[in-house]
Amino acid sequence: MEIKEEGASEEGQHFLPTPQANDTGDFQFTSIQKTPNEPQLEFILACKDLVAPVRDRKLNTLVQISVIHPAEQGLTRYSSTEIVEGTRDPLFLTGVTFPSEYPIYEETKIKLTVYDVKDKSHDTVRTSVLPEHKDPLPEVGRSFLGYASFKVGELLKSKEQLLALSLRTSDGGKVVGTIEVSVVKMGEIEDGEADHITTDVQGQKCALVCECTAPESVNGKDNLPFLNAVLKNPVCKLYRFPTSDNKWMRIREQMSESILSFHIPKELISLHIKEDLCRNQELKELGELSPHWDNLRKNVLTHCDQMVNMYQDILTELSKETGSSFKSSSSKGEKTLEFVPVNLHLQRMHVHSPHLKDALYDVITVGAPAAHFQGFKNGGLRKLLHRFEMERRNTGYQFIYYSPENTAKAKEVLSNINQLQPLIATHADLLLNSASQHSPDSLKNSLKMLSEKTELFVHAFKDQLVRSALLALYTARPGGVLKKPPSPKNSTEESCPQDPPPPMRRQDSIPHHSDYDEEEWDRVWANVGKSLNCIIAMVDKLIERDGGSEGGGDGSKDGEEDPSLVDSIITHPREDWYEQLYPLILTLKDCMGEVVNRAKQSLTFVLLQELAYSLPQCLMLTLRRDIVFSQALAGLVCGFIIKLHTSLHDPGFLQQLHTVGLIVQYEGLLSTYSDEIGMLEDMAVGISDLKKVAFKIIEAKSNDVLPVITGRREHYVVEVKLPARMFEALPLQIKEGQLLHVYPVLFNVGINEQQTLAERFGDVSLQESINQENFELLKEYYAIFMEKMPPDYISHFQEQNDLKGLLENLHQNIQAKKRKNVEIMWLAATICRKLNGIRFTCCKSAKDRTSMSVTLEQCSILRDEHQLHKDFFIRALDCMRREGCRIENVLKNIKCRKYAFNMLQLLAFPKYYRPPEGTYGKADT
Ligand SMILES: O=P(O)(O)O[C@H]1[C@H](O)[C@@H](O)[C@H](O)[C@H](O)[C@@H]1OP(=O)(O)O
Repeated sequence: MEIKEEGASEEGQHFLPTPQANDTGDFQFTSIQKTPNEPQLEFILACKDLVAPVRDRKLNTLVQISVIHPAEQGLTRYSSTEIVEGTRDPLFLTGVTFPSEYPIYEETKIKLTVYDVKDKSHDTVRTSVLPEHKDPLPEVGRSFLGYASFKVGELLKSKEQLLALSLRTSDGGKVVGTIEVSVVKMGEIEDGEADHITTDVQGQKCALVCECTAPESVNGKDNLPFLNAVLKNPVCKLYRFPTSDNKWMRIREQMSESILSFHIPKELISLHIKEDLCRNQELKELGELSPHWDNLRKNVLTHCDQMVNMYQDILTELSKETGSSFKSSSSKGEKTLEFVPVNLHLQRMHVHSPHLKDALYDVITVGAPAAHFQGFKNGGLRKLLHRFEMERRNTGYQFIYYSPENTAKAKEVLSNINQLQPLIATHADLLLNSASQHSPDSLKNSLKMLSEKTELFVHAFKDQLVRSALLALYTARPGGVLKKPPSPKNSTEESCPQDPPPPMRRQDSIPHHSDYDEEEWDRVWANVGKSLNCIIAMVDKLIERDGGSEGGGDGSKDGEEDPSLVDSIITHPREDWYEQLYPLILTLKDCMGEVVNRAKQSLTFVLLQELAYSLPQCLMLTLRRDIVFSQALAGLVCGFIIKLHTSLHDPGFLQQLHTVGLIVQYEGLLSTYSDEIGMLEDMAVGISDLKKVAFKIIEAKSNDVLPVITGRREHYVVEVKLPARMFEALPLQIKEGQLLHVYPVLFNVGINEQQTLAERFGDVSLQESINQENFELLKEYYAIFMEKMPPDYISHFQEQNDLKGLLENLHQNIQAKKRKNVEIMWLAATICRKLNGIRFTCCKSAKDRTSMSVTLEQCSILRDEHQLHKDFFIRALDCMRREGCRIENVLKNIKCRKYAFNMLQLLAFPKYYRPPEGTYGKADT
C-alpha cells in the first residue's frame, strides 16, 4: 500500500473517544488481546547502520511514529522519539505506547519515519494543528532519511515480538539502514533475556542489559475501572532509561483529565444556592424590626437575591457542559467557567526497575486556584479579607461587630438547628409509633435515639453568642430600644454614638441590660431538657408497669422531670402507651419550636450584621472565595479519590487515613510580582479553606460513582463511593462513616523572571510568610502522625525515613531567605511523599512552569529511588520534556507544541527548570 500522508493531524494522542473509536463501520478488525485498562501495545525503537546523506556528517536522528487506521487511508502522526545525537546506531529512550482506549487493531499499520535533525531549535517548534487533507508542511531544520512500516499483527506474531525492518528512501528504493521494533511489557518477566546493546550517548559507550523483575501490583489493577470513571482522555508515554548498574528501567508516564473538574463545581454551586436561599428566607422571617434595621434588611435581601440569581445562571451554564472534563489555560478568564479549575490533570509515573518493586508516583497538576475573571487589581483573597475585616471592625456605627469566628459560629448553630429539628421530630414520631405497637424493645430504642439527638440539640445552644444575639435582636425590635445605654467596656465602645440608629457595639461581647429578662431564654431552653426527661420517665414507668422485668432506667434523669405532669398521666386508667406519650411528645415539640424560633432569629440577626456592612463588596468577596474554593476542592477530591484507589491495599495507609488524616501538599511556582501576587493570595486562602472539608467513604449502590457533597460554607463532607467488594475490605471505622480529615499545606517558590524582579525591586514577604506559616502546619501534622500511629508502625517508619531531619532541613531553607530556593519545593514534596500524602503542583496555568517542575521531580525520583544512571539524568529530563505527556499538555491548552518561554525568561530560571532547545518559544497563550 502506498503510504500517502493525508489528513495528517498534529502529533499527539488525541484520539476519538471510545464509542466512536470502535465504530469501524462495515469492517471487522481483529482486536489486540489485552489486560483490561493496560496499554494495548508498547514498543521501543533502535536504528542500525544509518546512512548519512552527506558522507562524514554526524547524524542526529529521531523517529516519527504515524498510524494508518485500517478503515482509512489517512495517516495520523502519533508520537516521536527524542533526538539521539552523533550516532548511526541510535537507541531511543522514548518508546511508543497505545493506551487501552486507542482504536488499534492487528490490521492497523504503523509507519516509522527517520529524520536527521540539523537544527534542534527548529525541531518540534511546529505550529498548531496541520490543515486537514494536506501534505504536512516541509519540516524546517530536519531532513528525511528513510521510512519503514509494519502491521501491528505482524509485530505481535513475530518471533520474540521483535521486527528488524529495512529503512528505505521515499521512492521505496535504496536501503538506508535498519530499524528494530521490539514489544515491551511493563512488569513482565523476560526470562533469561539479556539483550546487550551498546549505545553511544554523548560520546560514552554504555553496555545496557534489558532485564525485568517479577511484576508487582502497584496500582491494584482491579480498582482501575472505578478510577477510570473519573479519569478521562489519558495520554501515555513510554521510556526506558539505564540504571547505574547498566540495566534498563521502564517508565510509563500518564496524564489524564478528570470529570471532577466540572462535577465538583456543579455540586458546590447547588449547595451555595441552597444555603443562600435558606439564609434569605431566614432574613425574611426575622420578624418586625425597627426602621433602621428593616431598611438594612431590605437592602441586604435585594443584593442577596441578585447573588442567588447569579449562582443559578452560572449553574445553568455549567450544566450545559455535560461530559466536559477539561478547562484550558486559555479559558481561565471566562466568566461562566470561573468555578472550574484550570488545566487539572493527574500526572502519573509508573516505574518498573530491576530488583525493585514497581512504583507509582502521582502529582495532581492544576492552575493555581484563583479568581481570574474578577482580576487582581486590588490583590487576592488573603489581602482583601484582611482589609475587609479591619474596616468592618473600625467602621461600626451602623452595625454590631461580630468577629469572623462568631459569625462562623452563628452559621454553624443555625445549620445544626436546621438539621436537628427535623431529625428530632422524626425520632419523636418513631417513638409514638413504637408506643402504638406496644413494643418495649422498639420503644427503648426509639427513646435512645430521641434522647441522643435532643441532647445534641440542647448542647448546640450552650453558647454565649446566642444570648448576646438575643439581646441585640431585642434592642433592634420596634420599641426594644434600651432605656439605659450599655456601660462601655472599652474605648471603642465609648466612641460610639448613642442616638438612633440604635446603639452600636463594636466589640464582640454580650450586651447587658437590666430591663431585658435574660433568664427567660434559660427557661425556654431548659424546657426542652425537662420535657425530654418527662418522656424518659414515662417510658420507664410504662415498661415497668407492663410487668416487664426488663424495664430499665430509674425513672428520672437528674431528677428534673415534672412530677405532677408524670403522675397525672400515669394514673390514667387506660394503659394505651400512645395516648400516654402523645401529650409529652407534643410538649417537647412545642418547647423545641420555641427555642428554634428564638435562636434562629437571633443568629440570623448576627448574619445580617456581616452582610449589611459594605454591600455589595461583602457579597463579591464571598463569591470570590467560593470560586477559589471550588477550584481547590475539585483538585482535592480528584487527588483524594486517586490516592484512595491506589492505596486501598495498604493497611498502614488506611489506618493513617482514619486515625490521623492525610497531608495534602501544594507546590506553588507563582511569583510575588504583579498579578501573580493576587493569584498567590487567592490560592493561599483557597488551600487553607480546604481544612473545612472532610471525606466519608460510602458503599456505591449503583453505577453512579461520582462523589456527593453535603454541608455548607463552613463545613463540607464529600462522600466518596466504593463498590461493595472494596468497601467491605475497609477498616470498621471507615465503614462506619468516620469523617476523614485533610491537612492542606502550601509552599511557594517563584522561579521566573518576574520573581527576579520581585527579589530585586519588589517584595517577597508574602511568599516568606506563607512558607513559614505552612511549615508550622506541616510540623503539627507530623506531630499528630507520630502520636496517633501505632508504635510498631512508627518504629519501622523511623527506620526507613528521617522525617525529623527533612523537616529541620526544610525549616533551615525557609529561614535562609535564599533567592529562588527550589530546595524548599523538593524537601516539601519529599516529606509529603514519605508521609503518604497527596501531591499537587501549581503555577498560573499548570502548563509551562508546572511541566518543568513535575518532569524534574520525576527524574529526581528516578535518580534517588530507582538508580537512574547519573549520565542519563539530563537526557531523561529532556526526553520527558520534549516528547512526554507535558508537551501534550501544552498542545492541549494552546494548540501549539511550545512551552511559552523565551530565551531571556529562561536565563532567569533555575538551571534544571529550563526546557530543551527547540521546545519553547513565542506561543499565543
Ligand atoms: O503555565 P504557566 O507557567 O503559568 O504559563 C505562563 C508562562 O510561564 C509564561 O512564560 C508565559 O508568558 C505565560 O504567561 C504563561 O501563562 P498563560 O496562562 O498565559 O499560559
